[in-house]
Amino acid sequence: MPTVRIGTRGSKLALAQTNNVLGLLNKNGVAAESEIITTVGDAVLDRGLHQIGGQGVFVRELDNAILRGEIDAAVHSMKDIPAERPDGLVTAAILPRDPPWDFFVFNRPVDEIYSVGTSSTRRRAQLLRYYQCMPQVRVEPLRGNVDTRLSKLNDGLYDAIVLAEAGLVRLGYHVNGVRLPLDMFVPSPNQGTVAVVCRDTPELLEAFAPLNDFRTALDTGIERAVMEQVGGGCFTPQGIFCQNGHLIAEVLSLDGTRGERITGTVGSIEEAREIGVQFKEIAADLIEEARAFLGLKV
Ligand SMILES: NCc1[nH]cc(CCC(=O)O)c1CC(=O)O
Repeated sequence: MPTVRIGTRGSKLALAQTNNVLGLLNKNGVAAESEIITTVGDAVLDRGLHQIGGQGVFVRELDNAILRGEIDAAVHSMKDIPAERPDGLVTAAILPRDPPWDFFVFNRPVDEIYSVGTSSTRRRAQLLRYYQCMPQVRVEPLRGNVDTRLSKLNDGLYDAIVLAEAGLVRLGYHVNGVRLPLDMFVPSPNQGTVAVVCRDTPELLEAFAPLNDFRTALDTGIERAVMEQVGGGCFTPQGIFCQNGHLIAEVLSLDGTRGERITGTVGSIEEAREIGVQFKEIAADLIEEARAFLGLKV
């Protein structure tokens, strides 16, 4: 097979993820190289993600480059991959999950934390709901890649920030902070997981197949199936997390004062869909409220 061309965003995190995949392919004797593609999500940092097309902005341009044949495959943080996928592309491998936790990074004593930076509506609502032990805390918008966010913290623009531990681990960063408990800070669907997408050809599928981790693929597939039924989207404060079949799904109001959750053991994608349908009923008002407030169409 000719050298596999793998597209990647140019952020350090994207490059670390892609280099890891290149290394794994190399170990299996598959020749592969990477090519950097800049996406709208990387270029526009002064607006919330929900204003520039949602999390999907990071993925769409790489999808198009694959479909145009400029590259064969792309490596993504799986949580950035939107529910709607174009025809002709497949998920060729889901890597073993890295730490799924949100990480609370801070530079000062806990009782001196007044501002916490995050642009995620989920993390904001969870902080407001579960950090009532810190009533002085204001949640302030903060976008950008992991380095941008850490340097704004270090510059004193925030007293603390929240980011995915997986990003820190993949970059080899050791920062002062704590893991936020999974049952309160229920992660985004697929957080902590890297996926490879490619054009649907037998050669490419065969090259990537050994990289797939079946347990992670089922857990993340369950999260995605619940997410697709619930609807929501990145404007909704929602967490969906499944570990070895144990599922927690939660939707909060934007201000964290109200919430609904469902927990259970799930053995199949079909079962996940059924739970998603049930939970959609329960969470419908909260989702509608978030949608109306942020002024978005479905
Ligand atoms: N929202 C951007 C994004 N997409 C994936 C990760 C982290 C890595 C992962 O979850 O796989 C991040 C950064 C963050 O949430 O702090």
